[in-house]
Amino acid sequence: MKYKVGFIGCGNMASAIIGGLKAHAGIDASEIIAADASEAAREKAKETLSICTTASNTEVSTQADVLFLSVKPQYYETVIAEIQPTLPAGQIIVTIAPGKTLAWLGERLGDVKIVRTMPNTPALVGEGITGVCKNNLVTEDEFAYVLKLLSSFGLAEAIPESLMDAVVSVSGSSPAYVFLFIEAMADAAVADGMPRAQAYKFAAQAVLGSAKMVLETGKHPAELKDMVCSPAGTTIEAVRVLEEKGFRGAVMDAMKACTAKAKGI
Ligand SMILES: NC(=O)C1=CN([C@@H]2O[C@H](COP(=O)(O)OP(=O)(O)OC[C@H]3O[C@@H](n4cnc5c(N)ncnc54)[C@H](O)[C@@H]3O)[C@@H](O)[C@H]2O)C=CC1
Ligand SMILES: O=C(O)[C@@H]1CCC=N1
Repeated sequence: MKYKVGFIGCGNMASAIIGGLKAHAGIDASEIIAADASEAAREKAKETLSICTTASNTEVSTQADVLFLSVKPQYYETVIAEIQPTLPAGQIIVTIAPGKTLAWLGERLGDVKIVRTMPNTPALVGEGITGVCKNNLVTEDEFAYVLKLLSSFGLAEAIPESLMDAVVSVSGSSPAYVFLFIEAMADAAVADGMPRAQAYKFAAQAVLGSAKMVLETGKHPAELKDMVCSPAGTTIEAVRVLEEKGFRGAVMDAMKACTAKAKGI
């Protein structure tokens, strides 16, 4: 096989992954090939990532040691039908779509090595987190190699396949909820008179710093929340209103809907 890593579909997620592979996994641009149906996507990938691109999915499927299926889930069926007869022996297929189980994939791909993953867009800035599971044809060494590739754009953790729909909700989709939260906080700061650009910076840095506190102190989020809430202070007033408005319930309901959708895709 001529390329270490291949991609079918070179949009947002594939570009984020390729950025990590080049920067942190010791994979050179010349060792990566991507196919995309859109000429604009191919041109963008060639210009911004300096990788080899093609309109032919089978040119990629026949030549990559590790093959990412990075099209939207609704295209999986047709893309798999197109490439399945061409797959070389020993190749590892990596999927990044929600809802496509190892059983579903195995029925269509046959007896091939499959690693099922769920990444997220913070991969673009090297701060992704990816849930990963495999079928029984992938050896432990091969799995470790794929985990190393996925660690080039953030954290990558093996999880049981039964948790993959929960991963979609808690990290695959959750950047969107966090962006809504940041946007809402910034809008409120603008309402209080802060210039908009500054408001995004303050809101985003507060989210970044809070996330770091959870990860680095090991303290329970409730304890960290209590540390901010001075008696008769400002924060507890905001917390009271958030509780009144059902903030936590809304987040949990939203995530239940997300998980349910992931199961049904
Ligand atoms: N965007 C996100 O936050 C995340 C996306 N994912 C998954 O990653 C996968 C890709 O999503 P995005 O990168 O966001 O989508 P995207 O739309 O940015 O990229 C998909 C690319 O596939 C190309 N494409 C469509 N049909 C094709 C075909 N038959 N052959 C070759 N190329 C074809 C499109 O032209 C497009 O450039 C999806 O399965 C999505 O569910 C997973 C985690 C997070
Ligand atoms: O919205 C979606 O379906 C994809 C999967 C996880 C994030 N984006």
